[in-house]
Amino acid sequence: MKVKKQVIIATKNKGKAKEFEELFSALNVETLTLLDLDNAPDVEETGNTFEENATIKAEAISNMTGKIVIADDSGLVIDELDGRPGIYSARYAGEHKNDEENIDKVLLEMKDVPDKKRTARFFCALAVSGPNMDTMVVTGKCEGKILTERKGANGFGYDPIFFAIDPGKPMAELSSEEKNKISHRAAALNNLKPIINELFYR
Ligand SMILES: O=P(O)(O)OP(=O)(O)OP(=O)(O)OC[C@H]1O[C@@H](n2cnc3c(O)ncnc32)[C@H](O)[C@@H]1O
Ligand SMILES: [Mg+2]
Repeated sequence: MKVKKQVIIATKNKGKAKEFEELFSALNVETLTLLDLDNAPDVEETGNTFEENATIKAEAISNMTGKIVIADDSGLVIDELDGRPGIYSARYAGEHKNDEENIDKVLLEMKDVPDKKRTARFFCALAVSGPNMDTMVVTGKCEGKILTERKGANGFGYDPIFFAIDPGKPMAELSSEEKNKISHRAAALNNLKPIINELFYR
């Protein structure tokens, strides 16, 4: 019997977990996340960049499990807000991490900003860490604009207020298949593909 390859994703975010499951199933790899483990720690994100935070999360969980682990640190970068919410995307409206409150805060801050100044991008850093390797980081992004109100019911996080330039639609109106073609997460994972197979034979 062929054993399916498995990888641990160091996330507690259900939206990310679902996307990784979909993205990796196309590569015939099964994903486990911290939501599947009983007492996974909350790793503090003390870095100053997405890359640093992804590294911190991947190394913490890899050290704990002794396995190869991938961590995702991502967020929304808005030009008019000097890059905010950026690495603070999850806790923009407070440490309790509420997507709806985060969106409300962004909409309020962007209230009087004209269309051509509403440019933004989703950014994703993926770090891979394992027992016999140096941690490796790849990144991906997805360009867009901040909508003036919520649109669509798909996706998670800030998707309802993000208009994706490619394919020219609100992110939350894309099916998961469509989002997985153009997202920052898919772009980053694509940069990991050259080494994915190699990872399983370390
Ligand atoms: O750290 P983990 O456990 O992975 O989960 P998290 O939700 O705290 O994840 P981050 O620290 O990376 O913060 C990411 C933030 O950016 C948002 N975000 C990331 N990717 C997104 C996407 O594809 N669509 C919408 N929002 C996204 C997400 O909702 C969070 O608020
Ligand atoms: Mg986090």
